[in-house]
Amino acid sequence: MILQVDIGNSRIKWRLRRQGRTLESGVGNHGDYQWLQGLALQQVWVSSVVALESESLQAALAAYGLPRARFASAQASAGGVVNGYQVPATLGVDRWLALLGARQLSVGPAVVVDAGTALTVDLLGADGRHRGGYIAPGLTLMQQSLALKSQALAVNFERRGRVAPGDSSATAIEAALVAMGRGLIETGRLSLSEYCPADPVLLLFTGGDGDFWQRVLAEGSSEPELLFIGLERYFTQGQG
Ligand SMILES: Nc1ncnc2c1ncn2[C@@H]1O[C@H](COP(=O)(O)OP(=O)(O)O)[C@@H](O)[C@H]1O
Ligand SMILES: CC(C)(COP(=O)(O)O)[C@@H](O)C(=O)NCCC(=O)O
Ligand SMILES: [K+]
Repeated sequence: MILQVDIGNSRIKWRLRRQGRTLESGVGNHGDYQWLQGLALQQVWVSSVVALESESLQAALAAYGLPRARFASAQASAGGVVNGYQVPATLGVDRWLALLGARQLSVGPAVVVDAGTALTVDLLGADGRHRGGYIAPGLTLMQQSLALKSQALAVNFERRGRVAPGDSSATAIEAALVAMGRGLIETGRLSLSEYCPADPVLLLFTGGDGDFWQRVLAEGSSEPELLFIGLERYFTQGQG
């Protein structure tokens, strides 16, 4: 059995795989590894963007007598994808794996939206070249930043995805955040289409708010497992 783990800045996602099938999956908090207890594992494959949490996972695996984790990292090129960063290793591994996953799903141009703690938008050309990307605060982080400096703005909103001008603090904030996120994703699509004007661009959404942004854009596809598809590719192509 292979354990695949995605350590993000907010949460830890995992799934257990055997012969290309998912047997179990879960979501947990940083520092909580009780769910490891009793698992029978051959390998542990990890994407982590939180160095301290990588160490905690490694320690928990050792404590439960489980195999050591192997950590993916961003490569200059692999799986038909060429990393567009000046220093490829500095691209977040989660973004790299999502790009590998996207290439598995489609060979056309794609905009990969990973809506987690941060909202990242990465451009992938039909030739497999990563044409760079964008990093913005995610939905929750944007909301928190307003609440941090103004008590009047510490209001929850419903996340209905509306952009019509608000008639209350909650709807005004939601409309603005939706407009900003939508604008960023559309800017990404526009930049990418300059490389391939004739091809339709596929929007792929993943991360905790992936469904939300897919509904806002009302096109493309929500792929909650995109990072794991890339992680599996990473460790089965002999580059791990
Ligand atoms: N049950 C949940 N707990 C926490 N965040 C959630 C939950 N459901 C949706 N979200 C949204 O998902 C975002 C985190 O997405 P996630 O992909 O888990 O982040 P990361 O990969 O950075 O850990 C949060 O900012 C929040 O808006
Ligand atoms: C941009 C990120 C913080 C996103 O993390 P997440 O929201 O998924 O927790 C992560 O991909 C990261 O730490 N990247 C390294 C810097 C970069 O990609 O340029
Ligand atoms: K992200």
